[in-house]
Amino acid sequence: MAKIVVVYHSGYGHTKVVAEHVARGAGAELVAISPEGEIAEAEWTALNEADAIIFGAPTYMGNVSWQFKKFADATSKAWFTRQWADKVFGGFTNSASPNGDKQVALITLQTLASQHGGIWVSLGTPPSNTKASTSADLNNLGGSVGLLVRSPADASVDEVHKGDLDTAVLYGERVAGIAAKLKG
Ligand SMILES: Cc1cc2nc3c(=O)[nH]c(=O)nc-3n(C[C@H](O)[C@H](O)[C@H](O)COP(=O)(O)O)c2cc1C
Repeated sequence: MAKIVVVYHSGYGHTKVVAEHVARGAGAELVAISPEGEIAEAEWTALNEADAIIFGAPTYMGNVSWQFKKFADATSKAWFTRQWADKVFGGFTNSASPNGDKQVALITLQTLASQHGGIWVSLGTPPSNTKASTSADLNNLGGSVGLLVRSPADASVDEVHKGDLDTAVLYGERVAGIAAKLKG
């Protein structure tokens, strides 16, 4: 079985709920980036040993939170030795607006994976984009590069959209399935 780690930042808990759903689908260990943008030494070891890493961050001001970016910069230590090359990567972001510039944050995550020489996994779930579609439907935000999630500005952490959370579980399963295939 592939070893998978979901490493994420969440300022107010909404992205944490998403991370938990992705991790459930992937059978992954969860690593939370602290409010200071740090993770523990043992968590760096878990990332170094992982077959697949899934990045998660809220979209703040049109990109990943500064805590996630601090973590991303700290991964340069692994970059110098190509320690994460050929690992499988995925990513997700969550924000208040249907668009909200989530795609910019997602591309930041994809670029980070690419800097490391990783193999990026797309979302793989077709969009629900008919007149009848609602936030309870799979991939109702129409992402393709990775997982997009919407938490309206007045939503509690228990109100993250069902369709997005169901999509999160499927995305975790997809990353795990691909990582397992590549591991052989
Ligand atoms: C500093 C800050 C900047 C934000 N910028 C955006 C943004 O650019 N686009 C958007 O749609 N939502 C934005 N939001 C809303 C958050 O993305 C949204 O509340 C999200 O659910 C927060 O996730 P968290 O609870 O894991 O921190 C912003 C929130 C904060 C606190």
